[in-house]
Amino acid sequence: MTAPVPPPGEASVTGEPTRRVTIGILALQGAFAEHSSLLSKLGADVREVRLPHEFEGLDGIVLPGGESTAMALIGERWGVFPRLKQWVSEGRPVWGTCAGMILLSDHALMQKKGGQSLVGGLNVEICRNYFGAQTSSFEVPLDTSALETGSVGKKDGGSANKNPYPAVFIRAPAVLEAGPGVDVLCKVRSRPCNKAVTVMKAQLKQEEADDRDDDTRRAKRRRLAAFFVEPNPSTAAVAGEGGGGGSGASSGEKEAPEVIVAIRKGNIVGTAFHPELTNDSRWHEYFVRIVKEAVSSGTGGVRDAESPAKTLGAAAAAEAEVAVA
Ligand SMILES: NC(=O)CC[C@H](N)C(=O)O
Repeated sequence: MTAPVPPPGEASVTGEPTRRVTIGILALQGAFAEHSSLLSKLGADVREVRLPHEFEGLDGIVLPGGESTAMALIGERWGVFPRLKQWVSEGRPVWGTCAGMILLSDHALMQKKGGQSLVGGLNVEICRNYFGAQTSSFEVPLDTSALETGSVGKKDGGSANKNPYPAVFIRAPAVLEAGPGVDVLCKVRSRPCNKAVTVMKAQLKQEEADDRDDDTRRAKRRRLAAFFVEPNPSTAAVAGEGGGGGSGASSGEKEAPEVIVAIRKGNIVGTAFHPELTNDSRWHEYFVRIVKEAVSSGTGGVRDAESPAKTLGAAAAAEAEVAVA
């Protein structure tokens, strides 16, 4: 007896999709060409996407690094943002790198004056340019064992950093708080840049002025205060304007706070760094795997029943919209 042949795009008997997956790269601005070439090498059909109708037939989408404010302006003007929001709300695979991760966050600090549109979908609070300006760009070895184990802290076999990933950070954001259901994949130790400190301190002040003194608020204040560790003058900064380093940081950097730089929620992945600027294709392989699994299972992914206001606190939601220079 022969096994039934599943319809195109559905699971074969081995669980693999019966066709190549098609991945779109949002090509409004930024480093989209580099993503294309890596994904093509991995056997995906790759298409540049600039307009809403170009989402037709895609299995996954990459939002590249670049300038999130420019992408937001063009994306709104060309009608691609509403389509992206729909895509995300359907739980379909999407990966944002650097500016792309900013666009996928529900709340972003350090927005340009006047604010900027976000696609949203990840119930996280992010800080744009956390590590500083372009001149504070850096590369750091990242422990990527969570790509196998699911999230930081769930290590099996202690394979941490045996084969660290060379992560390139350019005017990168950091995740300050990850809401329920968000898996943390990678962290680095680094203090926020001076501008980020100013913005975060202002936020803490507002938090402290808030009469409501419940557990959520107290936790938020503690979390914010932990970012303002005074640098140890005897140690040199190694990563970003505020200094820091990867999970392999030397002893003197221990006092810098840990920030989250890679996350996943269902089929949504966010990385603060630029995997398209290295020859190491582990992150692209990871995303292709997610896309293939979504195609095979025909699932859209995890839906978040919690509203952003519930997960991060209504005050946080309001404050995140305060525009800064
Ligand atoms: N390399 C990048 O993608 C930088 C992102 C940029 N800081 C922004 O806010 O959009």
